[in-house]
Amino acid sequence: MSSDIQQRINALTEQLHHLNYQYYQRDESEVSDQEFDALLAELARLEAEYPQFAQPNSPTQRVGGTITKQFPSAEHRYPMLSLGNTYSEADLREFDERVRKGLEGAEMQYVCELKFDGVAMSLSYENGQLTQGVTRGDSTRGDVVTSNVRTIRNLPLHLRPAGPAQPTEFEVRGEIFMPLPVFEELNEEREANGEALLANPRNAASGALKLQDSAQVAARKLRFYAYAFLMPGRSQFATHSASLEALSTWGLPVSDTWRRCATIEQVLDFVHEWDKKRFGLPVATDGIVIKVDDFRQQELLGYTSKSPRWAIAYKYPAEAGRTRLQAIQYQVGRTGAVTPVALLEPVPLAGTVVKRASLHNANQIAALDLRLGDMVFVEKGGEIIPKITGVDLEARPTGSQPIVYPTECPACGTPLIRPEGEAHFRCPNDRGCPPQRKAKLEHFISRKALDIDGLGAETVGRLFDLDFVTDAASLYELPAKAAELAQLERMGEKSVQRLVAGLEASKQVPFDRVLFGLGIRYVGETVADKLATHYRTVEALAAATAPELAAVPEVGGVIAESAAAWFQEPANQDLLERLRAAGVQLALTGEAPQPQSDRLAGLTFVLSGVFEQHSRDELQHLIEQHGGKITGSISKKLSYLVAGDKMGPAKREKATSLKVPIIGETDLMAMLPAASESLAPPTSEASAAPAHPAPGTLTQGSLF
Ligand SMILES: NC(=O)c1ccc[n+]([C@@H]2O[C@H](COP(=O)([O-])OP(=O)(O)OC[C@H]3O[C@@H](n4cnc5c(N)ncnc54)[C@H](O)[C@@H]3O)[C@@H](O)[C@H]2O)c1
Ligand SMILES: [Zn+2]
Repeated sequence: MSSDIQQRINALTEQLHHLNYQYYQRDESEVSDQEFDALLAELARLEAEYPQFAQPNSPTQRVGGTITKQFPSAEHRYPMLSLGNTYSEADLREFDERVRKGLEGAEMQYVCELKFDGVAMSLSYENGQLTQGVTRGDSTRGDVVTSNVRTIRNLPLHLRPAGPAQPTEFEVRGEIFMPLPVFEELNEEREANGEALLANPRNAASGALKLQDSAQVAARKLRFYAYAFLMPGRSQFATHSASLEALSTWGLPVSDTWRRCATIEQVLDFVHEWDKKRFGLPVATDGIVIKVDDFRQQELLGYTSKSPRWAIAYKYPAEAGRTRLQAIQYQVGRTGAVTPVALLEPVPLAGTVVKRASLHNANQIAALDLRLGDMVFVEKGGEIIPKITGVDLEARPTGSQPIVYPTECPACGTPLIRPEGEAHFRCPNDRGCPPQRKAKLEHFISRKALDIDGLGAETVGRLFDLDFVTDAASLYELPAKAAELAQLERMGEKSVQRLVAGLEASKQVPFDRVLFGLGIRYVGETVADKLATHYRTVEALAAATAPELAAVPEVGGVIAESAAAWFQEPANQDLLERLRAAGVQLALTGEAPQPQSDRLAGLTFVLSGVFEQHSRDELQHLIEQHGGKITGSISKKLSYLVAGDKMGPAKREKATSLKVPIIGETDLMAMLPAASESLAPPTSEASAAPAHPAPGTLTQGSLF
């Protein structure tokens, strides 16, 4: 008996450590939050009953996150704890009783706030200036991500000197999140690029904050809501609510959804009120946070090792429904990935009517043992796309057969393949498969690519179906068919004129957007921009080998392989020729930056680790400005490995064994002509950069 319990405790401990690691380090949720919390609650119960088996580092005793190796870390002045949580109203009443007992019946108030589902952030302000942003980390130390935080548009870098006096130094805590429309757009883009979708906005925000290049972080359009104020010594405010009001006056974004509540009944009213209303907010929420308002009363109640005793989170359970699976549709995307989509009898769920659910891939269909006509359970929680969580076996129609995943492309009949390590089946017929070709055209004309005025996704699809266009280059033959086009229903002369003008104008669209529009797998907007800036012409780009491409910042090995393979294809070379003949931009115009010297001519460099005085982009730029070359991998021919902080040991070993000299940032700078040390690379916008970066601030990329 007792050894069974010990085993269960050990198994739970191990599983929870693993889930924590996936969640905090890799931004992946293998189970729903509700399942996670149930496991954690079970472990806490067992440990309370059998303390002799509890492990000292148990997930019940510690805040889940850790610091990463990618950023400098800093100690929190006040530990950043977690929140006790519950899914039940009965627990909220118990919390209220505990609080009132702890305060010996003294008069008290609560503040109810929405629980925003993002990443907790501690911000330091000194003399009204933002000086530092640190993640929660392991609750005592977190990652310093100040330059990433500075990209958050609704976060003031300087406070307004209005309202109550500001202490010289104070800390603001709040949640960094990705607004829902941004999240949806990002996922659409990922889908179009054939990349894995992000499960929820929390993971997306957390992942964005861990990026090394602030310019990329800025593109993720993160936002911030403040929910706590801390200052050294006794707070200048008597209550939490007074501090929230002050933060607002100083210009910090505080969501105006919070409310003071005098009784637990009022708290429950708030909980019920927001149960559905929260789906109308542009930010993901997963519950309500209830806090004792008075700071002295908070102090009296104190803390456990993991969370304050004066606050609790009520989490809304994921909304679940039961409905019938009517059919499965297999969609073929731009890159040939086949995605099964469940078509459901419409069912109301979490504020919307759900008719479709994602099924991810063949594995999931098999794991669920889905059959057509099954009654299935659908859930819509933190995940935006509803998912099927199980089958009601009791209600299974007799004689139903397991779903057989197609072995051939539903659109073109080509046998599907499943590349090793990938979850999706793909149709390899990328040039013949109609939905793939159509999606490529849609991508080419889309807003971020050629943005052709007078031509939308629907029209281009129709023109494709009617054989007016076959690929991107054929669009430019449309003016010659103007008369025929004008005969089409819903077209007319005016629309044709506009389309012709739009095509003409698209010939001025710069090369980087054309490159993005080509729809090379993994070459998204940012990568296209980096490649175009680096190589300037399509010839130079097409001539680059995969390892050379991989050395361009932001371009990893997978992207490089994919791009190099694309340019090798004769059919793609032909497409480029036809685009060129049509007059589309296949090179950047304007002056290329002139080299400053040839001091490093003939030398090759690998940059690795984090550098102190310059970002990696800046160092790369300097090397190239002086005639040197950057490559991606360490070989015998490499001239220098430039090592920064936290370079992996494998790189060091390899360089040593191949006798490649390892130098530091200062050695590299010493190799350059003296004046260049003050050279400002074009990427760092001197005007937007903080005048006095705080110590520990990363100097990376551009800030805007
Ligand atoms: N699915 C998984 O595999 C998995 C794994 C680990 C953790 N989790 C989830 O994460 C939770 C644990 O994470 P946690 O410790 O960050 O706790 P939490 O996210 O449940 O609550 C604490 C956090 O709430 C946030 N918050 C949002 N609005 C707030 C407000 N108005 N006031 C105060 N805080 C506010 C803060 O970021 C704070 O750090 C678990 O309960 C579980 O649901 C899931
Ligand atoms: Zn196909």
